[in-house]
Amino acid sequence: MLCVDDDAASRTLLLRILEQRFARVLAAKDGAEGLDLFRRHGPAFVITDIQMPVMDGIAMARAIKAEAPATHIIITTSFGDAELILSAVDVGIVDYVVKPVSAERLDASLDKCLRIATLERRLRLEKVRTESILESIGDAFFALDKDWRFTYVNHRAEDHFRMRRTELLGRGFQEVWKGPQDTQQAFEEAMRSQEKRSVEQFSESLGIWHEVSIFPLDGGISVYLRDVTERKRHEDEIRFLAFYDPLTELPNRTLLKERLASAITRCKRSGQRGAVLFLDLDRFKNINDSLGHEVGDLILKEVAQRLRTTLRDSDTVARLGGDEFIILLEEFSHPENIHSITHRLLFSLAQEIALQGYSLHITCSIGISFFPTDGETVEDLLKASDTAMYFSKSKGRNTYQFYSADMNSKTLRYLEMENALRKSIQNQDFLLHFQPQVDLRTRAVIGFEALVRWRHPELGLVPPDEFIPLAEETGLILLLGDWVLESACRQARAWLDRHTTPLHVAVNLSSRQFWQGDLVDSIASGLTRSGLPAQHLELEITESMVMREADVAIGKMRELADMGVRLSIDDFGTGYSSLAALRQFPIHTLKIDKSFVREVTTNANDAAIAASIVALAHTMNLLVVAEGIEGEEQAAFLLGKGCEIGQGYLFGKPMPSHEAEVMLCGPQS
Ligand SMILES: Nc1nc2c(ncn2[C@@H]2O[C@@H]3COP(=O)(O)O[C@H]4[C@@H](O)[C@H](n5cnc6c(=O)[nH]c(N)nc65)O[C@@H]4COP(=O)(O)O[C@H]3[C@H]2O)c(=O)[nH]1
Repeated sequence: MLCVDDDAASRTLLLRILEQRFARVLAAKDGAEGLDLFRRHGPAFVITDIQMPVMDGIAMARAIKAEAPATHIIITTSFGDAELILSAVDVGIVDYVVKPVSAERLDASLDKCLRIATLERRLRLEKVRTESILESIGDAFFALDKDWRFTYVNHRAEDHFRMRRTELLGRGFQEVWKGPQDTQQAFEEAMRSQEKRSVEQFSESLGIWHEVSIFPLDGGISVYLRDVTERKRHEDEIRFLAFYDPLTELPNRTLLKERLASAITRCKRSGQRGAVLFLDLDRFKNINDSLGHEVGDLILKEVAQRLRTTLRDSDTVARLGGDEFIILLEEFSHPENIHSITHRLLFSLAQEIALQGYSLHITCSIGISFFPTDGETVEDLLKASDTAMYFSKSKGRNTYQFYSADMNSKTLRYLEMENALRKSIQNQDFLLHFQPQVDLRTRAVIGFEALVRWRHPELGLVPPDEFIPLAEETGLILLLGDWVLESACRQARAWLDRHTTPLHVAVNLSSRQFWQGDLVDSIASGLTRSGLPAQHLELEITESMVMREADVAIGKMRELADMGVRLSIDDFGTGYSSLAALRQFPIHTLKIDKSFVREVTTNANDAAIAASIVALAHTMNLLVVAEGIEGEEQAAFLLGKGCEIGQGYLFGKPMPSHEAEVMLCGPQS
């Protein structure tokens, strides 16, 4: 504490009071001496008279405040020195005490002074703390006064503006701000309304997302710029996972549904049409199972890429999951263009995929529905194109089908049949009918063709044309085929045991049985289990079945022929024939298809075809069976052309085994 007074008595009085409260009290007799003591000792409190020689109290106070603004100064003055008091207040004194100074009044003033000092110290501490926080935070922070001038800038803000604090303080905000328009607007609103605002902005130049929080501050504003790039990236990732398939990066089901819904609305408004293509890869499961999921995934990615590049950017290609993709085509004015688009897709996918040393060929089946004609809701349209895709598969794959309303009932029937067929295979609800094959010259029965029938719980006996394709499609044919083969062999064995006729039994093989099952093994075990010698079994295969990969087929056929099994080509003439391949087939018999036999006596073409098949067979040392003979003229004609064996209603319809056995006992046999 420094006490300055030119009057010795007053000084002594003051010192006495002050020394009771302060540990150390310095005394000076005028302003100059006081200032000198102040400079040397730097006391926190000063009490001074105003009117003094050499330097008055106000001049001294001004000098002290200029050097140490935090110093607390009290003046003592005579009553009525109002002007002096006012100028002292301007200098920044804390209080004044009227002379003669009483102990109570001085105590009260000192209390006030100490309270203010404590408060100021606290404020200073608070300020330091706040500043250290503002400096240590990772966010840029700055404050602007009501005239848009910088009043505070932390070091992050320096980085942000790429300017030093000293350059920024006092400078106008508009001179340095280069942010986007809507952030600028938020600043103006906060300044005007003195209410909090916050916006998110992306800074192109820094590649950073900022959350900008603006608070009102003393007529101006304070601003935090928080770097939220990481959070944004995370949000983007979450959004990506919610709307995109991570493997192919195509839109997923959720996003597809959103886009389809808005496409439907747009098309309704514009009166144009859109299309939903449901695309399913053919036999993808086989690839996945045999080559592994890793290769499967690579294929899916490649497929996604091909679909994308085949279509326009504005078209949506989505992955529903598994090997199912959806393509959404919008507002095309010529719906017939869909043909060329679909062909392009099929072509693009059919190109070889070379992966990890494998050369793969992928095909797909596509179902197409149009909106709004085939449905006006997302669900209806997806269902319609799914149904059409299903039909496309049943048409033999690598093709496309347009949805039609009657497909729904067909699909339902198909699904019901599949379930029933599955159950029937477990329960063995099948039986064999046998159709005799006769020597055309003697009419003696020389064998039977075994034809399967399904004993359907509700529909009764179902003919094979109605369920063999389904059994093929679902793979159930492998189980069914084994059952047919073994049952036919057992029946033939039983007839051989009871009759002397040297007969054979002919069994139809389906394409899937031929190519997929362990054909040779299952035939061998069927023969062993039934005890039928191989030469009594004839296997009927079709040309189209074996022409696909003739070389491999010939290998399989040779193995069968080597076992002693007879092979015949069924439906000969109806498919694509390669005489060169036919020559190499180790076959025994050609069967003239019933479509040529039907009008063989009335249609010159059919007659010529039948005659040339017989001639061809003979040059190749093959037997010929004509099937579908219903009348004597047909039989006579074919016999006349040299055909040895006949099959058809004329000689007997397919019949249960006990009826067939009766024929073996008949006069001709
Ligand atoms: N209009 C007429 N038709 C006659 C005449 N004679 C025989 N048919 C019919 O012609 C079909 C001959 O069998 P497919 O050509 O091998 O044709 C068979 C065969 O491809 C297939 N199939 C039958 N059983 C089996 C089997 O066990 N396995 C396999 N994979 N396919 C079978 O189903 C097809 C149809 O068999 P089904 O309905 O039994 O029909 C039989 C038979 O009933 C005739 O004089 N006139």
